[in-house]
Amino acid sequence: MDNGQHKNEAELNEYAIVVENLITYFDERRILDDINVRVRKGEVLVVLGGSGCGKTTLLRHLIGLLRPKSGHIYIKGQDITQLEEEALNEIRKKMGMLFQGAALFNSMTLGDNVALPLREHTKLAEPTIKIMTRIKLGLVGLAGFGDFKPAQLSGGMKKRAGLARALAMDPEILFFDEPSAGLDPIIAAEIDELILKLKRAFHMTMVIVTHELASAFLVADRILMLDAGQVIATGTPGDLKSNPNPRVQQFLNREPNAEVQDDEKYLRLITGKDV
Ligand SMILES: Nc1ncnc2c1ncn2[C@@H]1O[C@H](COP(=O)(O)OP(=O)(O)OP(=O)(O)O)[C@@H](O)[C@H]1O
Repeated sequence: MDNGQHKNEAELNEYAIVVENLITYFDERRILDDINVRVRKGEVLVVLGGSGCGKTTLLRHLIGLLRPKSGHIYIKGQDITQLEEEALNEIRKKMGMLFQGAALFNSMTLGDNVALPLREHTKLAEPTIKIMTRIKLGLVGLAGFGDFKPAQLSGGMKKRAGLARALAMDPEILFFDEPSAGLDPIIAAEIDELILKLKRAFHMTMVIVTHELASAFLVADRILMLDAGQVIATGTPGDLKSNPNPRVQQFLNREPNAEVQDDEKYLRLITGKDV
């Protein structure tokens, strides 16, 4: 390691992301509890886990939106937990992010939404930006929709437009927060196909947060499973299926928590009253 801020050359070449001993609190609650994970260049890592286990919080740390209480996050060898905002912004230019709600600007056309990062972060001439925008929209199957406003699109199309914008700067790492949330199964499968297409075509490093099992098993090279802020399993989809941890198997088999199966007990739990 070089002055505590960089990983050594060999690790830098192999891994796009290295997370070491990441601990985070919200108020008194420990939300991420000693997370360690390495994402190889070109690898698709899916972060899987139930509601509230800390998936989105982990993602927000990886893109530098949150700072941990302790631990390190090396992106391309640089510890982003130690960086000032300006240096962080430089690194973020190499990252694309597809947020849950696609986060498009409703007042702008799709073309302008996709062009936005190029206009903000590059000095490219407008005709070049127009061409690049068209290429990105074509890549996600939205060729010809550049003049549409987000309100004129279906949920799946909005997600794809958000993806086109995430791809605008040709990122080396792409982050997805629940890419299929709120979509019907057929449209969700189209998004999975798109992810696979990007993986094949560009060999891009991707981190995908989801609780959709089918999607996770389809797109992942490796899966990281979180439970109550801790990593309870990592491995290939095959490794996960044969993992003996009962919590892993409970999640994979979609078994409810035993205590919630008792309706009366559950009502007492949420109302605080006897029923
Ligand atoms: N800004 C915040 N302030 C306080 N607590 C928070 C904040 N953001 C998240 N939490 C809490 O941290 C825990 C982890 O939340 P997180 O959103 O990371 O979970 P998740 O696994 O992504 O869940 P979901 O699948 O429901 O989106 C939850 O208990 C949540 O209530």
